[in-house]
Amino acid sequence: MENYNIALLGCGTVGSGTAKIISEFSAALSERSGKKINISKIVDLRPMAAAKKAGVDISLFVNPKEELSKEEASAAIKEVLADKSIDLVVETIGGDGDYIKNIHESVLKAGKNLVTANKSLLAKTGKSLFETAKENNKSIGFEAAVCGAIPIIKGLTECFTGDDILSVYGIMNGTSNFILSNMSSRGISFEEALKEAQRLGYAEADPSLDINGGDAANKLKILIQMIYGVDARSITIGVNGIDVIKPVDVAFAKQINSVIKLICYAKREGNKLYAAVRPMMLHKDIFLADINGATNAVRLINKYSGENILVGQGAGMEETGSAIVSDIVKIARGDKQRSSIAWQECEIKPFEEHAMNFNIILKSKDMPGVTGAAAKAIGDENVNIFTIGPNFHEGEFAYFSIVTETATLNQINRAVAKMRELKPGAFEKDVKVFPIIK
Ligand SMILES: NC(=O)C1=CN([C@@H]2O[C@H](COP(=O)(O)OP(=O)(O)OC[C@H]3O[C@@H](n4cnc5c(N)ncnc54)[C@H](OP(=O)(O)O)[C@@H]3O)[C@@H](O)[C@H]2O)C=CC1
Ligand SMILES: N[C@@H](CC=O)C(=O)O
Repeated sequence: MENYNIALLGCGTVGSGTAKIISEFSAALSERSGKKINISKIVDLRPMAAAKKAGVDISLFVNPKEELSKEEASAAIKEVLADKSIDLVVETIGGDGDYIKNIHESVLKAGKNLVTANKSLLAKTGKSLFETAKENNKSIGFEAAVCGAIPIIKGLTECFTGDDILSVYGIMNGTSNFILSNMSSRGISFEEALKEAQRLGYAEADPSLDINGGDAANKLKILIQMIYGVDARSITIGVNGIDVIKPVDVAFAKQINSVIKLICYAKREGNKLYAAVRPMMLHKDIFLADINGATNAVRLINKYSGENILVGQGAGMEETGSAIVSDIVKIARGDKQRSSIAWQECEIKPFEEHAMNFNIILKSKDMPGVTGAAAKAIGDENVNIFTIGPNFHEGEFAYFSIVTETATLNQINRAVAKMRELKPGAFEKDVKVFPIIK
């Protein structure tokens, strides 16, 4: 059987999961790909610890000592790129600076296929990297970059090519979903939940990306590029993370039988696309409301086939490793990994112009006329109020929530400005507006 040689750059959480699966599962992988898949070289800053974590022989590491300097690691990577026997390079170092960008380009220019989980770099380089791959007649596998083990990339490029995807939304960051659901189900603090997510290998090296919505936005940009043809480099979307959510918001969500989730959202209307990453309220009857822990879910609404929901683990060592290995098998088999299913390019419009239902959470002085002013301002914007929930009181303040019928964020923002004019000094700065998905 023909050999298919892999090099692994970065053997941390995802890299070691990848190495473990390839070494444990090699017979099945050979049968599935028709080639004997070998890891022939690994580069990591701490070879000894990485070999132990992945359960692979230290001799596979280039310069197999306790610790490598950055210069030694670069020399080791150069050695990999110069090795003509290597067919495919897996990059699981992470980061989106020039260092990693150059590695991606050099891999392709050296005539090797590339598999990566690096969504931040893919979102930043947009179509350009795929153009380099095309020029060099090589493939880029990036299944692991969006929603870990969920086969959304292959789903799109292989299964939904006969359909017109009208909207895509879902839970695409495991860490933030893990934090929100564990705070709610086990009553642990934000900090405790984040620490646990880091220990389990879900969080990014810089966990602020998980919490501030940046990681989720990178994944959404990759999907928008694939489905709607817009180069990820030119996509600007509003991004809000879970760092703003307070217990009172969770309580108001409960009042309308909903939960708060960090949602990546993109909806096409004609050739206009509305997209955002932000915490949204999901009614408990919706399947996605029940997706907890590091599990991710992607919901596609298609013109011809209707609704499809893909669910699975969005992060973790073996979970993400399995997605990397699936790309290796596909590319080793000779299948081209396609970068897109887009058939026309959409124009991204401000999410503020998109009509949805909203839950507005206001904090005000606990005094007469405040709810009336809020209701009047909303009515003046021609927005119908669906319901006003019972208040929560806190000292001299009251929190109250107003659920609207269909409106745009622009209308809601104008109404909030107007209510401040109607009742000067009554409303606190802290206003939250959650889109509702029913
Ligand atoms: N964790 C997850 O669940 C998921 C992660 N991803 C993505 O996968 C990628 C890797 O993430 P993850 O495995 O979690 O990160 P880790 O930090 O666990 O792994 C990165 C590894 O690369 C090593 N490294 C750093 N710099 C170099 C270098 N110059 N040369 C060689 N090795 C180097 C690190 O060594 P050291 O530790 O000594 O710095 C570490 O062992 C990222 O792009 C991430 O966004 C995607 C999906 C899921
Ligand atoms: N940090 C990411 C890892 C996978 O992409 C997450 O938590 O989803």
